[in-house]
Amino acid sequence: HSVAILGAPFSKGQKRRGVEHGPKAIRDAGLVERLSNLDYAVHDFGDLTFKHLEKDEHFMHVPFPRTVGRANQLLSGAVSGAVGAGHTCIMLGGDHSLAIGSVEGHAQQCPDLCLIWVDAHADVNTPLTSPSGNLHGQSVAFLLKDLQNKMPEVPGFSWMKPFLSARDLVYIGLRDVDPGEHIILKTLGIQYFSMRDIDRMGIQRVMEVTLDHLLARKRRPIHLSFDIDAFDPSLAPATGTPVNGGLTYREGIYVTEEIHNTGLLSVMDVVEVNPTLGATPEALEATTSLAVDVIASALGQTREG
Ligand SMILES: N[C@](CCCC[B-](O)(O)O)(CCN1CCC(O)CC1)C(=O)O
Ligand SMILES: [Mn+2]
Ligand SMILES: [Mn+2]
Ligand SMILES: [Mn+2]
Repeated sequence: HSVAILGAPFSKGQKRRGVEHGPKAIRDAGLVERLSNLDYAVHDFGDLTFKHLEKDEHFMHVPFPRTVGRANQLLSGAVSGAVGAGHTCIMLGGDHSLAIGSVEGHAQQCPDLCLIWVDAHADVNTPLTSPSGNLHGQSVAFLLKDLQNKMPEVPGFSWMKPFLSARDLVYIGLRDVDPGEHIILKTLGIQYFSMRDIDRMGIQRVMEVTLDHLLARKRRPIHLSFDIDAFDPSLAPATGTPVNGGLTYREGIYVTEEIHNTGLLSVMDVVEVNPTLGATPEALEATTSLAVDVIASALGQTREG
């Protein structure tokens, strides 16, 4: 088994500086050692180099569309290459706009992939519904075929077209969904498990229904896009859009254990770790070691030895 680590030091999908330092902070928390101890051949491809484009005017109220689009075009090629070479790929963000390129590149190799989005947020705003304009809150809208007629042509994204069906996506951890996103979730009939659903059903039942929904008809590669802000801010404080009432440590680990046990994990994104937002060194360390723990758990580290 081999794992490719891809660092994506990128922050232009949102406005807060610092999330571009996420990859280094997660590596510094011992990621490579932890994965090597799991008997993986670890190939650290290092960090991608993203060019900041000079002329990159807003599109509507969306900042840096061409820079974000170009970064994702680059990332798409890198993820496609890593998956094509037979690696399980770990993409370290960087903000969540990077999922556009990560999932697109994965789909180039695995067109039948399914997507599990673990996040406090749905990230499914279109430029027309987004309250902030920030592309890290719009990633899923760029992926969904079912939203094609609702998406304007955003400069910088002409290299790709939507490919994902709404039925091939499940959300876990939602607790801060914008009005326009709620309408999209309901209209498209997207399967989601909010924190309320987790309170009612328990994480074991949520994972049972999630994996049945995605895999019962046909087993296929899983893309896990994990936003660290899915966790309760008491566990992952160093992140840009914290929301109270998040996943416990045990819930997050259970999610990744169950995904590992399918044997189908192909690409995992871990995004939105912003080292500059940790109020203390301990807060930063808590956030980065949590990121390493969920990656290790997704790759087979068990609590039972
Ligand atoms: N939905 C938000 C947050 C996106 C977060 C992206 B991430 O990758 O971290 O999941 C806006 C959320 N909300 C808008 C109203 C405010 O009062 C609170 C934040 C948006 O800006 O689209
Ligand atoms: Mn997100
Ligand atoms: Mn989020
Ligand atoms: Mn964020």
